[in-house]
Amino acid sequence: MRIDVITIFPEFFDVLEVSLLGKARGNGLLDVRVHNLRDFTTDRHRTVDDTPYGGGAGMVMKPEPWGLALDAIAQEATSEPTFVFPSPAGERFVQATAREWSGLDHLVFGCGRYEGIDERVFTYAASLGQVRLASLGDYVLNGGEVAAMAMIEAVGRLVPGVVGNPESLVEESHEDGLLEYPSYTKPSEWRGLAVPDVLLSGHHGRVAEWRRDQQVERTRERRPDLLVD
Ligand SMILES: O=C(OCc1ccccc1)c1cn[nH]c1
Repeated sequence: MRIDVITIFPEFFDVLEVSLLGKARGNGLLDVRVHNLRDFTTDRHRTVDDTPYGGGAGMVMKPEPWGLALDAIAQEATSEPTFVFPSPAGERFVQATAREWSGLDHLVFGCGRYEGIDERVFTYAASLGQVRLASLGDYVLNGGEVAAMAMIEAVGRLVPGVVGNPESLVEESHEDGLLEYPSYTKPSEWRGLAVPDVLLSGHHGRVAEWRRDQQVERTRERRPDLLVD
């Protein structure tokens, strides 16, 4: 999978070199390229924002630099990209979204700042590929970089070969619509706290039943919204 990121803070994504995704980049599973939006400006001050038409506080990201950046990426794309713009006004990004996107050939993350990006950029991007405005949750960040990083990790780890043991991707929170069961490891007694006996019983059937019960109980307790059909 190829992933492009357009941002005014390219150094923010240096961390992708060291994380799990760094190895995937090394062995060619993920091809991540970060672009500085300011490299696509034409003025001396490398301006990326301006005042909003219609008035109001804050600044809006100018369309021109975005158009040049999207064109540069689309030109060297070998398959139709999916353009993802993290936004508080986007559709909810959930595990199913990550799974869907992990099968794509080319993702382009456009990181907005300020009050957002000129709306015409999304319209123009739709002439180059699929466009998704995606929200991590109902809160506002200063820019799309943190959200893009989270989405890149959630998607990248599902790309076949990126995570060593694919088994570990199956029993995860939200994969089966329920929260994950509690986990324990040695020692069996720690600071007066014991591991549930069933997990020490070696009785796999009972362990599976206990884990499922824990998933349902925790989901009902913490995320009843996940239980409605
Ligand atoms: O704040 C977010 O995106 C950054 C952003 C993008 C455009 C303008 C302002 C801020 C966000 C919140 N949930 N998911 C994403």
